[in-house]
This record gives sequence, structure tokens and C-alpha cells, in this order.
Amino acid sequence: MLILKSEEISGILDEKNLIAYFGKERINLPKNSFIEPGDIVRLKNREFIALKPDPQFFNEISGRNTQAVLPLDTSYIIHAAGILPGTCILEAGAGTGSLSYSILKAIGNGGKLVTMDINKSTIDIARGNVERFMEPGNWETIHGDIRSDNLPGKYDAAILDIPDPWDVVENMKKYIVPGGYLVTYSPNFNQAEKNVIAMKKLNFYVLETVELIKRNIIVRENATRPDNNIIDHTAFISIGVRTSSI
Ligand SMILES: C[S@@+](CC[C@H](N)C(=O)[O-])C[C@H]1O[C@@H](n2cnc3c(N)ncnc32)[C@H](O)[C@@H]1O
Repeated sequence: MLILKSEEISGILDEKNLIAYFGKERINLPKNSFIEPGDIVRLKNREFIALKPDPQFFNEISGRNTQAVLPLDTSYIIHAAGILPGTCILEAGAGTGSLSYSILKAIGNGGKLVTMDINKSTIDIARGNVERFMEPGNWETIHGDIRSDNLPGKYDAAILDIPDPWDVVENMKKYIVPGGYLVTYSPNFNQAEKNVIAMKKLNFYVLETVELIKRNIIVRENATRPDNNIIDHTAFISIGVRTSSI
């Protein structure tokens, strides 16, 4: 497998069977084509560069069983929740494994990530996606509900990317160390509001709620302009801190 990348769009190339995939669109390449990383491929009236399927393309490559957290959000979550080498992190749910993968890279071999998901097949898909790129010995995946009372250990941060994080905030008090972070990730205003109200009610100190917008710029001589495909909404990220008074 190779990645086909242009400034505007990207796709996947099955170089053995000579088929390019752009979402659901399939394009057969001319017979006897031979494409290697670094080659320029002309398709759909534009030029693509062929690249190795390395981890920065996690989202292009992985099986999308659920909505994945995109790099613009994963990088911010890692920064804002103090996810550093050696830290111990709790996550729900696994989804595609996109956020798990970024957390595993950030915590390094000295850290630990525990990821829970209520859906067993989702855990298997997330593991399959992550293990294309790494063999994490410090990643424990647990099939179960994050409301569970018997999670192993205490955590420097917990990240909730589930449909109803506000319902789980109380349970997180048991697992996050004082001064540790609770991050909720929700797609709409109503949900973000419920998350923040629940955190405040339960004495978490709420630092911020943010939405990140990524605007790519297409650079052409005398015609440089913003890309039409702006990512202007993914989700609202709320960051709280477990106070020592809880
Ligand atoms: C949007 S996906 C997570 C996406 C993931 N962060 C990623 O980067 O791909 C939400 C996941 O939460 C799981 N889930 C929903 N409720 C849950 C609960 N109470 N406990 C654990 N997992 C839960 C779902 O099965 C689903 O896989």
C-alpha cells in the first residue's frame, strides 16, 4: 500500500493490483504501471506524490469504524492534558485507535495507556490499526463500560470521547490524581455544555473549552488562496483539572 498525496486531497494506492482509492471512488491505473515512493502519479487531472504509508497517515489508512479524532485535535489534547513521556493515561472509547496511537507515541515506553470500549469489535479494529505502526507493550485495552468501578490504577489524565461524557465525570474522580486532567471531546454545543456543567458541579476546575479550525493554504503564483476544503468543525474539547478538594 502507498499513500497518494496532493495539496488538496489524498488517497490510497494498492500498487500490486494497480487500484487507487479516493474515499469510495476507485480508479484503475494503466496495466504494467510500477509505482514506488517518491514517484509522481497523474490522476483526476492532478499530480499526486506516492508516499510510504507511515504513521502520519493513520487516518487515511485505518478502518473507519467510528469518527476518528484528527491530528489537529489529538496534538492539542496531548499538549493541553500534560500527556508526556512516562505518564499514565485513561481513555474511552477506542474507536479507530487514532487518539490511542497519538497518546502511545507521546507517553513512550515508560508510560501506560488504558483504553476502554463497550464494543469488543471496536477494540479489535483499533488494535489492528495501531499495530500496523507499533507494537505497544504498555497499552492495555479493556472491553467494558468506562462507568466501571474496578479500573486498574490511577491516572495523570483521562480522555472521554464517548457519546455522554457528562455521565462519567463523577466516576473519573476515583481514577484521576489530584492536579490531573479530565478531557471531554464532544461534537455539539449541548453536549459540551453538559460536560462543563458536570465538571463544575463535581468540583473539577475547568480551564477551557476550545474548537480548533485548520485552514490549508493553496500556494500558486499570483493565486495563493485558502483551500476550499477547510476543516471548520470537528468537536469541542473541554479541559478540567481534578482538584485536591474532591
Ligand atoms: C467516537 S468513538 C471514539 C473515537 C476514537 N477516539 C478515535 O480516535 O478513533 C466513540 C467510542 O466510544 C465507545 N463507547 C461508547 N460508550 C462507552 C462507554 N460507556 N464506555 C466505553 N466506551 C464507550 C464506542 O463503542 C465507540 O467506539
